[in-house]
Amino acid sequence: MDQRRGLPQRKPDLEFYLHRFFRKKSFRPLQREVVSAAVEGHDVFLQASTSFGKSLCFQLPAVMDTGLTIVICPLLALMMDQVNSLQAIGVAVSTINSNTPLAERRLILDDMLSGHPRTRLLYVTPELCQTDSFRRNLQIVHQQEQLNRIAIDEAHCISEWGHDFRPAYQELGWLRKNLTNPVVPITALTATATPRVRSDIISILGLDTTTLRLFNTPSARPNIHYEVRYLEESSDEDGLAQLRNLLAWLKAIKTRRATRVGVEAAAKLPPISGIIYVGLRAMAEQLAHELSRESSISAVAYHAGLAPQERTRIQAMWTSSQPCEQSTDGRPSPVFSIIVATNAFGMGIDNPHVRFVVHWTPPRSFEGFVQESGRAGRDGRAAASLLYYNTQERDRIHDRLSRDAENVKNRGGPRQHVDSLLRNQTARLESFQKVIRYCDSISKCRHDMIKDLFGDFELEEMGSQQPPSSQAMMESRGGLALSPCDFACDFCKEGRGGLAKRKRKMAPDYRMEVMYEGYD
Ligand SMILES: Nc1ncnc2c1ncn2[C@@H]1O[C@H](COP(=O)(O)OP(=O)(O)OP(=O)(O)O)[C@@H](O)[C@H]1O
Repeated sequence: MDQRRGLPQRKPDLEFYLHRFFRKKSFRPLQREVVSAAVEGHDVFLQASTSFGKSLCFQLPAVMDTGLTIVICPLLALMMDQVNSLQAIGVAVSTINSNTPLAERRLILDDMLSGHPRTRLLYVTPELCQTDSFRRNLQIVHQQEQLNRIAIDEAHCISEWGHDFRPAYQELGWLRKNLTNPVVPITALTATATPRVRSDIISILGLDTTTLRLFNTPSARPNIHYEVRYLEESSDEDGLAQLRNLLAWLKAIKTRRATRVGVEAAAKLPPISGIIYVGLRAMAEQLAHELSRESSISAVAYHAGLAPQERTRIQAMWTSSQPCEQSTDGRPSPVFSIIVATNAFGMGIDNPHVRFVVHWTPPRSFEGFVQESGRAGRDGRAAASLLYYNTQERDRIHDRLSRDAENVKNRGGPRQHVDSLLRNQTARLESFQKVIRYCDSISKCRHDMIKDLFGDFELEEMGSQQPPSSQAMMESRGGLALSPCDFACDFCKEGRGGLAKRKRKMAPDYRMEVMYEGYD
C-alpha cells in the first residue's frame, strides 16, 4: 500500500463528487465502501449482480483526481454505452478501439503522453493491451506518475473456466508485473464468477491478496421472481402448448394491471417490456411473428443475422421510454413490447424497465442465464424470470456439449492449446449441468440455489464485504447470509409439493435423476 502514489491526506467527500459528476442523490448499498477502498489505493475485487452499478465504482474514483484510469472492456457496445454516458455528463473520456480513426487515435495518445492528461478515463480492448506500443505508452504514463488505476470490466473473461473466456484477458497479468514502483492499483469487476474463475482472476492479475478488498452482492437478485416451467414435450412437437402457456401468463399480467389501475388508465400506460431468449435465429423470427398476431403484443426479433443498423434501431426503439411505435392501422396500442432474441442481445443492455425475461429453451450456461435474466428489473422494481424446461431440449444440449468436449480431446495441435480448449469445453459442460440442477431442483429456494451454484457462500467465508441488507440476513447456516426471497420464487411460493406436481408432467426422466441423485 505504501508503495502506491498519491494517497489523499484528508478523507474526500465522496458524496460531493457523486452529486457533482453523476447527479446521483446517494450511493447504493456497498458502492460507497467499494469507492473508498479504490480511493485509498487498494486492489479491489467486486462481484456484484447485474445492474448493481459497478461502473460507478471505478468511474467515480477516476474523476476525483488528476491522472488517468485505464478501463479494459471486452465489447465495443459496452464500451460505447459507458463512453457516451460519461460524455453526456461532461467527463473527459476517450476510447481506442477498432473503430477509432487514426487521427483521433493520435490525438488521444498525445494527450495520454502529455504528462498532464486531460482524459480521466480511457476505454480500451484487452487486445490493445497486448501490443508492445500500447504497453510502452502505459509505462511512460506510469513514469510520469499519471496512471492512477486500471479497471478490468467483465473480469471473468480472464478464466478458461469462465463462460466468456477471451485469451487476450490472460495477458493482462503483464500489468502487475511491469507497472511497479509504485504498483498501479487494479479494480476487477464481474457479475458472474464461480470460485474457480475468481481464483483465476486474482492469481492471473497478480492482485495483492494481503491488502485486496473483496466485495460482493448476492448473485441472485431479490426483486426477481424466479420460476421454472416444466414442459411435456411429447405432446408439443410444434411448440403450440408452450405458446399457449406463455400467452396465458401474459394475459394474467395484463388483467392484473387493468384491475390495479383501471382499464382506461391501463390503456394509457407505456407497454410492458420483456425479453424472450431463444436458441436459434429462425426461432426468434418465428416466435416474434407468432406473438405479433396478438393485438396486445408488439414483438420483434433480434439476432446476429440482422444488419448492424437494424439492430441499433431495434435496440434504441425498445430502450426508449415509449418503446412501441404507435400503431397506424387502428389496432389498439400494445400492452407488451417484446424482443425475441438470441444471446446476441445481452451485455450492455441497460433498459431499466424490463419487467420479464423468458428463456424459451434451457440456456446453455448458468452464468449466461444469470446475466440474461438479470436484464429484468434493473429499476429495482418487481420483475420475473421464467425458464421453460423440457427433457428433450435438455438432452440435446447436453449431448452436444459432451460431444464437443470429446472432439477437443481428440484434436491434434500444441499440447498447451489443446489443454486450454479442453478446460474451456469442460467448463461449458459443467456450466450447463448447473442449469440442469437449477431446473431439476424442486426442494430449494431458487435464490439460494443461484447463490450456491455461484459459490457466494464461499466468498462470504473469504471475508468479502456485502451490502448491509444481506448482512442483516445472517442466520443459521454457520452465520452465512440466506437469501431474502420472500416468496419471490416458485419453490417458496408453491412449495415442494406444488413443484413436484408440475414436474411430474414432464417425460419420465431416469437418466438425469441418476446423474444428479442426492444433489438437493
Ligand atoms: N448510486 C446510484 N444511484 C442511482 N443510479 C445508479 C447509481 N449507481 C448506478 N446507477 C445506475 O444503475 C444503472 C446500472 O449501472 P451499471 O451499468 O454500472 O450496472 P452494472 O453493475 O455494470 O450492471 P451489468 O453487469 O448488468 O452491466 C445505470 O443506469 C447507472 O446509472
